[in-house]
Amino acid sequence: MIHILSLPLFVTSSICLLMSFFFALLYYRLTFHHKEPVKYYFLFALSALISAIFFGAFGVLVNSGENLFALSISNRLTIIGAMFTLVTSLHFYLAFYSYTAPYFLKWCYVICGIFSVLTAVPSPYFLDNAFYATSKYYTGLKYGFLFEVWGIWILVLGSYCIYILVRVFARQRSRLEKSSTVLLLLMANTLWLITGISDTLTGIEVVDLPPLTWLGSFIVTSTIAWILVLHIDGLYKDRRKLNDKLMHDHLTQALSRSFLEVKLNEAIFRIKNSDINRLVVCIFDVDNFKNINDNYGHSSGDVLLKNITEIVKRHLSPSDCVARLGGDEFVILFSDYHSALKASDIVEQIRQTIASTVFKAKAHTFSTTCSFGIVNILSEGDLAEDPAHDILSTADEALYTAKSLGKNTIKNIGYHD
Ligand SMILES: Nc1nc2c(ncn2[C@@H]2O[C@H](COP(=O)(O)OP(=O)(O)OP(=O)(O)O)[C@@H](O)[C@H]2O)c(=O)[nH]1
Repeated sequence: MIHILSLPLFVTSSICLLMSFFFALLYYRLTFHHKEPVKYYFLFALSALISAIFFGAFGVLVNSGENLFALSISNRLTIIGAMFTLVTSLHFYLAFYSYTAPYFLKWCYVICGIFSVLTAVPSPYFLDNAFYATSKYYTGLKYGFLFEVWGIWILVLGSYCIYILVRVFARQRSRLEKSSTVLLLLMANTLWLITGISDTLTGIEVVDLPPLTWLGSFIVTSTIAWILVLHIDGLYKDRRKLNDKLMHDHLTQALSRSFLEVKLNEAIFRIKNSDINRLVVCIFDVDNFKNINDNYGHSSGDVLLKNITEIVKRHLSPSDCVARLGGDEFVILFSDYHSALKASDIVEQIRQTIASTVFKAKAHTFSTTCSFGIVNILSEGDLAEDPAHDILSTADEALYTAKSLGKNTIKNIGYHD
């Protein structure tokens, strides 16, 4: 019959094992597929694996009763696990919070390695096999004087973790950054240290429970996991922001010139690869925009550009889009077959709406008009060698004609008119 107290330990161990697998996979994908090695994912995978062994060993310990062999093995594993959980956590904090790892960090691993060998081999100076009864459980080990040195070593390591976290906490506070996760880590590490000391001093006699450090280790491991999840969220948020910046013109929120090229090339690809061929591209430009800037100020000109974009968007269906080429020049793309059929009517409605709108900016009210050049692509045969560039320059020529015809007008041409 499995001891009820060991169940949370086995559950925690399984969760740690899963987390370790997940982060090892993430590290592998980032390093080998995206050439973007993120060291702390590897550290966390390692730390979670050690924690899984650590918690699993605790579970075995609780169930081992008077089986000296099981007690000895599980207790030795928990000691090794506890030690490496601390040193990998320390390494993680240094890497994640951008502190240069001190030279002695690699020696910490070496010292932990030496203590692990000492832990693995029964000896009267460090850990001997013996029935050493606590109030209820048996540790299966008898501690020698060198074990006290190990206790001091763990104390130093744990204190250094806390020192680094205090520095991170102070740095985040001074920059007015959110510091709740660091605070949680700080508490978990302090708890770990207190429970670790009490376990060491009392031979796990404080309560009739498995060693108390498992609780601290669990909080440390889960908080680190939580920080990494937040970190992944942050990376995606940054990427979305960057995409948004690349896709949209910051003033008008129309599509950017570069994203227009992507959309136009997609539309051209569809024309080449589908039986239903129709694409309408319209370039338009505000008439005498320079006068609006000169008469009402540059910021009024900005407001006008934003309002015109909104008017255009209101007339378009979701499959169409408007992009700003620069200055007061815009492009509308009708790439859906049905909206392309109605493109001329829609552009006429846009022209009329703009011409009849009274725009307001600051204390000024004014009217304006736009000129439009439309080009219709009806078949694959209309596409030149460099179709995107060719379509835009043909639409630009149509716009130029519309301007020369007296402005506030539309020049609609077939591709090879
Ligand atoms: N307010 C504002 N003005 C801009 C911006 N970018 C360019 N401009 C101005 O837009 C004006 C563009 O004028 P043009 O298109 O060359 O000429 P126009 O006065 O519109 O005359 P036509 O095009 O012939 O009707 C210039 O005065 C630029 O300084 C911007 O982001 N905001």
